[in-house]
Amino acid sequence: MKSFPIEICDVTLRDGEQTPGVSFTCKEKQDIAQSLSDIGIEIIEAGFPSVSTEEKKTIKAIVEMELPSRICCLARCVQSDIDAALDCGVDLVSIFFATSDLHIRVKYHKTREQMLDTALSMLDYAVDHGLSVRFSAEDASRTDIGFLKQMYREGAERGAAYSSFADTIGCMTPIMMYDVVREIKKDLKNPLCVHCHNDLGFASANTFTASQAGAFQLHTTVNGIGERCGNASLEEVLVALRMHNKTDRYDLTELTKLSKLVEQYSGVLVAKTKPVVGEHAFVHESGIHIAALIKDPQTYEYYPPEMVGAKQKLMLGKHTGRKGLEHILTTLGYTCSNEQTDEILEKIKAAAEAKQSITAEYLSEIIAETRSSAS
Ligand SMILES: CC(=O)SCCNC(=O)CCNC(=O)[C@H](O)C(C)(C)COP(=O)(O)OP(=O)(O)OC[C@H]1O[C@@H](n2cnc3c(N)ncnc32)[C@H](O)[C@@H]1OP(=O)(O)O
Ligand SMILES: O=C(O)CCC(=O)C(=O)O
Repeated sequence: MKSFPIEICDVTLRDGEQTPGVSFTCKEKQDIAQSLSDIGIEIIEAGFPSVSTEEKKTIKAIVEMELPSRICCLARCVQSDIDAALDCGVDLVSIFFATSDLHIRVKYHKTREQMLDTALSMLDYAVDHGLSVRFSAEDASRTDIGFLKQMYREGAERGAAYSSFADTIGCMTPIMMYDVVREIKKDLKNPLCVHCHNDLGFASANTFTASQAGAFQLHTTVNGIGERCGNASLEEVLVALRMHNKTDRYDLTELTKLSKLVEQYSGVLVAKTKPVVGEHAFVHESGIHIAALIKDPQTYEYYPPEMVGAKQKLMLGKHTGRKGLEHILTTLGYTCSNEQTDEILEKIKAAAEAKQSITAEYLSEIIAETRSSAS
């Protein structure tokens, strides 16, 4: 298995905050930044300074934390945006412009060349003022590849530290992503970044696939929050990198805690079935699964829950089998005869079919009732 060099730029505090209705306080952004840094994330995109005076102050406050992670912010091709980035003291600025003909026509009312000229002059301005620049193509996935390559080539010649490819509307599939990254990489002179949205549910897959095709900087958000259907999820991308790219420098044991923190601060609830951090990621009810899991967890868990700071949980319900029930009864300290166990199992299934959840209290009631009817 070949390992690909990568770094993570987590954009929870910028694109993640663009989730409709979400606004982090300065303290919340600092807590999230601290946690991202503790995990070992190389770059934290702290915000977009032009959004408001408070946003700018918050970005400065994050810079002042002097975390080991580098701090990045977003800027349009507008001098006041670059000045704001300079004022914040960030390590990296993402100067972006939409490169697709559709966006150029609808939003800017300019030609490709005029827009590229403006972007390059802002790049010059930022570089001349000592900023490290990510030269970013918004809506890159719907952009003419020749124009995209021209933008990246001229950007690199003028000192851009990175070129960035955004699948802004999340329209790509993993194979499309692989092909386009390979094509761009043929003559790219600086490292490539990818920024994937999740409108088809492929954001994490596209991000991981882009890394296999040679992209270096991968953009993520905690819990995959972000515009519309969100961005590539930090947890999913890091676990995929650990399992399939031997990337072992991140402290994944912090992921569950960070996920809960972002869920609380953003108010965006994590789906129970969400990979890695969803409430059900390591919960098992099915009899056949539990019977095997108690012998060897690898039978139905791809990686150990402890790897991401979580724990395995066994549940009782309609799909419970005898071995699972016996195991749970023993763990809880109950001793039941074979007949009692059969009867308890029947009662559990019937209750679950009537949509009763089988809590510890309910189980103890069933056990007491079964024992008393037998005596
Ligand atoms: C793909 C992305 O995620 S890009 C980031 C998107 N994020 C956001 O928009 C969230 C933060 N945005 C905001 O707070 C506000 O939109 C601000 C402060 C940036 C701008 O506010 P306003 O000045 O009121 O402009 P408004 O939002 O109405 O329109 C956006 C303007 O930016 C222009 N613009 C958009 N992208 C760029 C760019 N990359 N370079 C230069 N100008 C741009 C638009 O053409 C439009 O200009 P116009 O007013 O001449 O039509
Ligand atoms: O590439 C960037 O820095 C920002 C682009 C972005 O947020 C997007 O296109 O969705």
